[in-house]
Amino acid sequence: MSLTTFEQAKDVLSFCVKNKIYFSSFNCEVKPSSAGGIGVFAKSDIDANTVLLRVPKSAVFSASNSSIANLLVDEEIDGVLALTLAFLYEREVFGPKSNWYSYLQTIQLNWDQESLYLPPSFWPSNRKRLMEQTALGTLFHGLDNEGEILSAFSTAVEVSRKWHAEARLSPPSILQNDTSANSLRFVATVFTISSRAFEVDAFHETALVPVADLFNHHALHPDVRFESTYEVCTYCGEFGVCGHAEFDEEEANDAEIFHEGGIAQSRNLQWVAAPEFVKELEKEAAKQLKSSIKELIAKQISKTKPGSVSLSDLDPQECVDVVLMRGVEKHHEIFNSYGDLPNPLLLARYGFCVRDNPNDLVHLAPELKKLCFLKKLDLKPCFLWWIQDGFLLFQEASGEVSEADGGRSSFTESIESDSDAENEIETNSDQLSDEWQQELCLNSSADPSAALKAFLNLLGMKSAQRAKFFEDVERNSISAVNKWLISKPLGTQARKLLNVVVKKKRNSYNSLLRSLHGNSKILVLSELHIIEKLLTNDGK
Ligand SMILES: C[S@@+](CC[C@H](N)C(=O)[O-])C[C@H]1O[C@@H](n2cnc3c(N)ncnc32)[C@H](O)[C@@H]1O
Repeated sequence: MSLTTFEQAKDVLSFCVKNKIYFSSFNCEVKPSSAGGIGVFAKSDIDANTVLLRVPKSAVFSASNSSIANLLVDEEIDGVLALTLAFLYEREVFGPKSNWYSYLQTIQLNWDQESLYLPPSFWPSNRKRLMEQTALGTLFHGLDNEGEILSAFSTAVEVSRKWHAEARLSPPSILQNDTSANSLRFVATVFTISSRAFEVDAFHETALVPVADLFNHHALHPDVRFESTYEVCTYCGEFGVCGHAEFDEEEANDAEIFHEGGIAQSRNLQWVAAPEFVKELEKEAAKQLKSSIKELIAKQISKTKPGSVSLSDLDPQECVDVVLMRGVEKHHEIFNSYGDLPNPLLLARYGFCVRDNPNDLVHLAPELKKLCFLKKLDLKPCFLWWIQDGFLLFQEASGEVSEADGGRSSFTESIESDSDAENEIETNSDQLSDEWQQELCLNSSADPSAALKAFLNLLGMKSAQRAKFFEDVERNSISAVNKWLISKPLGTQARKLLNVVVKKKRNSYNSLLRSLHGNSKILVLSELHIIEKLLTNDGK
C-alpha cells in the first residue's frame, strides 16, 4: 500500500501554497480514509464540473523537469525508470535544495526488509503459492518473475556510478551497492512511484502530481476525472507556438536522428512552423486574453484567502486539473478511478483489492483442462479439436476476429485495454495457441463468457450429438459452430460440467482461506463470491 499520513498530507498542502497550486480548500479537505491512508473529502455540497485542483505543469514532478533531466536524456533513459531515478536523486541527493523536496518526502518509502511494499511478482514463494490458482496467477501472470525490473536496477546502479565519476554526483543510498537487498528496495520504490503516477503529457510523460495522488480509487462510482492537454511540444512542454515550432521538417528529422532511442516522444514531432502573421495574431490574442484574465483575477481576489491562488490565476492549458464529474454531498469521500480493473490488476499495479469489484472475474481454464483429461469423461477429443480449430472457428463465427488483428479478442481484452501499450496484440503462434485459455471466464455477475459457453456446449454433447456436430463441421464449419455452440443456451450437461469445475475451485479456495489475509484474502473472497452467485442461481 502506498499511503500518506495526515501530517504528511499537511506538508503537501504547504507545498501547494508555495507552488501556486489551486486546491479548493473551500470545498475539499484531506483526512484519513477508510480505504487506507489519506483521502479527499467534500467539506460542503459541491456541484458537478467544479474544478477541485489545478496544478501548473511546472509544479508536477517528472523526469523531464527534474534536476537530472539532461543526464537521463544523454543515457536514453525514459519511462518509469527515468521517473524513479529522478525521484531518488531529487529527494535524497538534492534534498532540501530541490523545489520538490517538501512534496517528495511525503511519499512513504519503507525500506525495512521486513515491511517492503512489493508487487505480487516479488512476494516470497510461499505467499505466491497460495495465489497460484487465482486469476492473478493463471490469467494475468502477476506472479511470474519479472527480470526486467532487476535489469533496470543494474542499469540504475551503472549510470549512477558513471554520473558519480563524471559529474561528481553522489549516488542515492540504494544505488551505492548492487546487493539483492538494495534491488528489492529499488523494486519497492518503482512500485510506490508507479502506483501514484499520472500520464501528464507528451513532454512530462509519467509524472507525480501533488494532491491529485491523494484521491483513492472507486471501482463503481468515481467522482472525478483527471484532465491534461497531452499534445504539447515534446522538447520544452509548451502548449501552442514555442521556439521549437521553428523547426522545419528537415530539422525535425535531424533532431529525430539525434535523439533516436532517447526521448521516445521526439519521434513524434507534431510541431510545424507557424507563419509570421499567425504568430502576430497569436501575440495580440494573448495580450487581450491577459487583460481579460487580469479583470477576472481582480474579481476572484476578494474570494481567495491571502497567500492562496485562485483558479483564474492559472492558465488551464498549462495545468493539469482534477474535475468533479457529478455533484457530491458534504462529508462524501471524493474518489478517482484508476481504470476498470479487476482485483488481480489492482493488486499488481497499485497494491490493493476492493470488495465486490464489478470488474472481477473467475478464470476456469486450468480446471477445465484437468476435467478434459479425466479418462472416464472421454472429453479429450473435443478438447483437442477446440484448441486446434474450434476456438479460431468460434472467433470467426462470433465476429470476434479479423485476419488483421491476429486473433486477440473480447473478454480479457476489454479489461486490459487501458494499458494498451504493454498489452499490444501479439501475433506470434505461442500467444495464439494460449488465447483459448484467456477467454474461459465468469464475469462478476457469474455469467460465462461467450467462449466459455461455446466450449461447455461442446463438452456437454452426448456422443450421438457430437458425431452429428462433427459431420456438420465437415460440411460448413462456421455455421455448425454457430448453430451448435454459439446460438444455443448453455445445455444441461454443459451446466453440470460448469458446476463440477466451480465446486472444485470453491473447495480449494475454502481450504486456502484460513492461510490468507489482507488483499490476498479479498481477492480470493471476491472470486468465491462470484462462484457462490453461480451456484445459488443454479440452485433456483
Ligand atoms: C494514489 S494513492 C491514493 C492516496 C493514498 N490513500 C495515500 O494515503 O496516499 C494510491 C494508493 O492508495 C491506496 N488506495 C487507493 N484506493 C484504494 C481503495 N479503494 N482501497 C484500498 N486502498 C486504496 C492504495 O494503497 C494505493 O496504492
